[in-house]
Amino acid sequence: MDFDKENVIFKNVSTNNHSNGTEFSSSTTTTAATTNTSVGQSQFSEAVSESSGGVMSYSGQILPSPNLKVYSFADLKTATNNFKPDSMLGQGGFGKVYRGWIDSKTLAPSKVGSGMIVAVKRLNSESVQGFAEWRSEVNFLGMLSHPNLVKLLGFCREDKELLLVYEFMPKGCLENHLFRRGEPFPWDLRIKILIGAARGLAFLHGLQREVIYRDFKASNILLDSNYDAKISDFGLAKLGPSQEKSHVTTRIMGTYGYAAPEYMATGHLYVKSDVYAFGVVLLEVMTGLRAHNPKRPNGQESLVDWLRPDLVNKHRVKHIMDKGIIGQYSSKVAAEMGRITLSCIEPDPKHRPHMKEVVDVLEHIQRINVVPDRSSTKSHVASSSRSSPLHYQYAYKAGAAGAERRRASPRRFGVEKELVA
Ligand SMILES: Nc1ncnc2c1ncn2[C@@H]1O[C@H](COP(=O)(O)OP(=O)(O)OP(=O)(O)O)[C@@H](O)[C@H]1O
Repeated sequence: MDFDKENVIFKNVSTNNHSNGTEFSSSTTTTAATTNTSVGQSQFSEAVSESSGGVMSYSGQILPSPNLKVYSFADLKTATNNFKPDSMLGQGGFGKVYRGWIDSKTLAPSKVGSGMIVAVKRLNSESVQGFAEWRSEVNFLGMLSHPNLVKLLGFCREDKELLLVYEFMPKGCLENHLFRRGEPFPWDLRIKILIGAARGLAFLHGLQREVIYRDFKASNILLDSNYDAKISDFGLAKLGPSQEKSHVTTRIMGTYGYAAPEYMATGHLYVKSDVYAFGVVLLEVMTGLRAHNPKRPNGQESLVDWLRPDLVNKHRVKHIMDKGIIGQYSSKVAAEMGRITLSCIEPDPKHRPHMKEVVDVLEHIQRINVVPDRSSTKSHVASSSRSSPLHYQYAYKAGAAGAERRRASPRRFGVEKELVA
């Protein structure tokens, strides 16, 4: 894929499923000026939009052409006040994210404090994976538009510098709210966020040529000022299998605790692998505990392995719920959450639901949550640890959800060896 400073050249996505990230074959190239890019309908968009079926589901769409601003490195230095450390919003596996400022009409960089705030991700350009992630992000987020996907506004590639400019999500990511110190994150916001994120995934899976997101986790669910969820980070996304195949085979990459067992074992990737990861996030949201925590005692490191047996029994589900939010959800809600979570983390991908069904179930759960008296929350919290089963005694006596709020984010992994189907 060739880019230069003034012009961006998009090449088309191939259907080769045997290399990492979004793949490209050389055919049509289209140039775009430094203002907004203007590219023709690529094979990528054709692949995901062939015939119109599913394209508009949940009010999303495949854009006829990417509408991304091309920035110079100097532009983004200006916008971020020279990447000042105190403007850093966060850091991921492949780079740092800074607060920046641009003109809201022209999207041109502006001085700090004027115009609108954006998030500028500066990728670690030394790593091959950094480039692959950047390219994948530009190609997927440049073409897809949905209320539950974060909006990519522009990008920069100059010498070794690779940057992405996104709409700013003022409430940060779900991970920070779920595992932060202090007040536990309220249940009604948790369920609202889950519904939004589920709609985003359902949109990707409902496209004519499915998109497998591959890295679904709490830190990739960003929140706007209204706590509406938007999925970010398409660095590992893949086009789903072509019609005659059930899966794509790829390198095993992702984040510990979220990756589906079939993917970890074989490298076979299905849309249902995303459903598994969604189930893991459901479990994190229910319990306030991280998907993977090597500091938990033996047998408890993996949240799914540890708590799956409790999801099977509706009477035990309530004991695994985050003790900080007792009184904010009904026991029926806890039982229903247990059921949908269990089905999402089914070992066999065929037995997992489609994301559209998950959306329906979560919307139902949101509707049926009637809680009589929230003022009783505190006394429940105080008494709950005494009534918990033995293996939770460690967790909740020590205030497990609270303790996990002080721990570091899950680690990403990537096995460089490519697996063969
Ligand atoms: N558009 C945005 N608006 C506001 N904050 C953002 C935005 N994008 C990212 N951030 C912040 O920057 C942090 C790092 O984001 P990034 O996508 O680089 O990594 P990550 O998802 O946390 O980790 P990983 O690289 O392992 O996927 C996020 O957790 C979030 O707090």
